[in-house]
Amino acid sequence: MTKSEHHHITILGSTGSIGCSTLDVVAQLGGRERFVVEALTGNGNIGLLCEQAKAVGARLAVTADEGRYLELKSALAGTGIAVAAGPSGLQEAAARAAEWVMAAIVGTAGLAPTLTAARRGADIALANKECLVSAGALFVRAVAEGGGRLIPVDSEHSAIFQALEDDQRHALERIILTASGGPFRTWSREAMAGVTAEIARAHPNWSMGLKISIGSASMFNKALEMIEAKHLFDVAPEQIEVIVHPQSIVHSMVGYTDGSVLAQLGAPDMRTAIGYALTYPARPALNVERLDFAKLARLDFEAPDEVRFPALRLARTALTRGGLQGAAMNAAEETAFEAFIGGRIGFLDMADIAETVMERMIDWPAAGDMDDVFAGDAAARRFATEAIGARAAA
Ligand SMILES: NC(=O)C1=CN([C@@H]2O[C@H](COP(=O)(O)OP(=O)(O)OC[C@H]3O[C@@H](n4cnc5c(N)ncnc54)[C@H](OP(=O)(O)O)[C@@H]3O)[C@@H](O)[C@H]2O)C=CC1
Ligand SMILES: CC(=O)[C@@H](O)[C@H](O)COP(=O)(O)O
Ligand SMILES: [Mn+2]
Repeated sequence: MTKSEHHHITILGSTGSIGCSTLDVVAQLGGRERFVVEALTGNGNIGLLCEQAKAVGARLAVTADEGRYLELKSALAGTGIAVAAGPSGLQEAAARAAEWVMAAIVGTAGLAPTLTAARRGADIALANKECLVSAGALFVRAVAEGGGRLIPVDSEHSAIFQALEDDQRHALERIILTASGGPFRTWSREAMAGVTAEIARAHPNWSMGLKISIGSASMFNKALEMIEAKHLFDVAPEQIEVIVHPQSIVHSMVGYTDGSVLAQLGAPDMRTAIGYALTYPARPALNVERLDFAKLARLDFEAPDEVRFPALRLARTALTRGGLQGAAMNAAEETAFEAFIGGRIGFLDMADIAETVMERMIDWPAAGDMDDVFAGDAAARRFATEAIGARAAA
């Protein structure tokens, strides 16, 4: 991509944490001089969506919330920006002719539009790990059949992608995912039992959306990332390790058969991974913090504790069992997360609910097509809702 060349892009989830960082990177790399923004999508934050769409001259702005269509339409009246809403609006955004699509909607809600973009051959910059946890190999295949590239954005997977050269794949021995350990890294289970969402959302190093922040605290985020790594890098479960690294400076590592370990390091700022995905295989010049190793002084590592953080054990179980266990764990955790932030269950209940649902779905065979994935996801949500109800009634 040369500087004068227009690059057509779409950002699914532009109003979120990743979406805003993506727009910052786009601005740093030339903004409207260099990029044509085909579509931006958001959900409830109509004010920010309009501001973003006007700033970049987006061709289409979409809210996922059908009930907000008229509000969006009147806010953008006279700007020439087309508007749409709801699931069909998201599909319209994904179907537009952008060569590069940032998948940054939170949760399984991102799967259908990301699939549409993948099937028409767009390069997919994947922040939405839920696509891979739910749909796994089917999603990878959809991108490959569409002809686009699947470029990881999640910081750990971007790090691995950067440290894993294609011509060295034969020597790949293990993937070492780093985990901050979240705000409760040193807490006992008894102490975690009573925490509120306000406390759990305070990540020690990263500024992120609510769902992933709570997932970092329960280590469900790392659980999702273990499954994400399996599908992105086509490795066996036993090749995936997790190491707690409280500073979040080493974003992840690749171990090779000669004993070498290659790591990618950087400040905890998603703009580096986003910039890499946007310009891949080039590396852009970005205005982000540089590491000062003398100031850092030390980097720490510790073994993860699967008793205090059972999500890690559940991910290992899902990886070993296969079938629809990834989709079950993901949908159950998403449902339990909503119940936790709504004050209906406690922090530790989230893992119990996910485990209950995984056990109920232990015999569900691997998905043959995307309909099976959506059916499995819906069933897991039903089972999780039942388990939440039973817990609340007890
Ligand atoms: N934040 C981070 O640093 C990282 C995030 N990720 C992953 O990236 C994804 C996005 O995370 P993050 O940016 O933190 O999340 P945010 O909650 O900050 O943003 C989510 C985005 O999705 C939109 N959205 C919410 N619900 C729906 C829905 N039902 N349908 C369509 N759109 C919806 C939101 O719209 P609105 O705000 O208008 O309501 C917003 O644009 C997640 O999958 C996360 O795991 C991965 C690595 C790092
Ligand atoms: C920025 C990013 O990719 C997040 O997934 C972040 O790494 C969360 O950190 P932990 O889940 O390790 O706390
Ligand atoms: Mn991550």
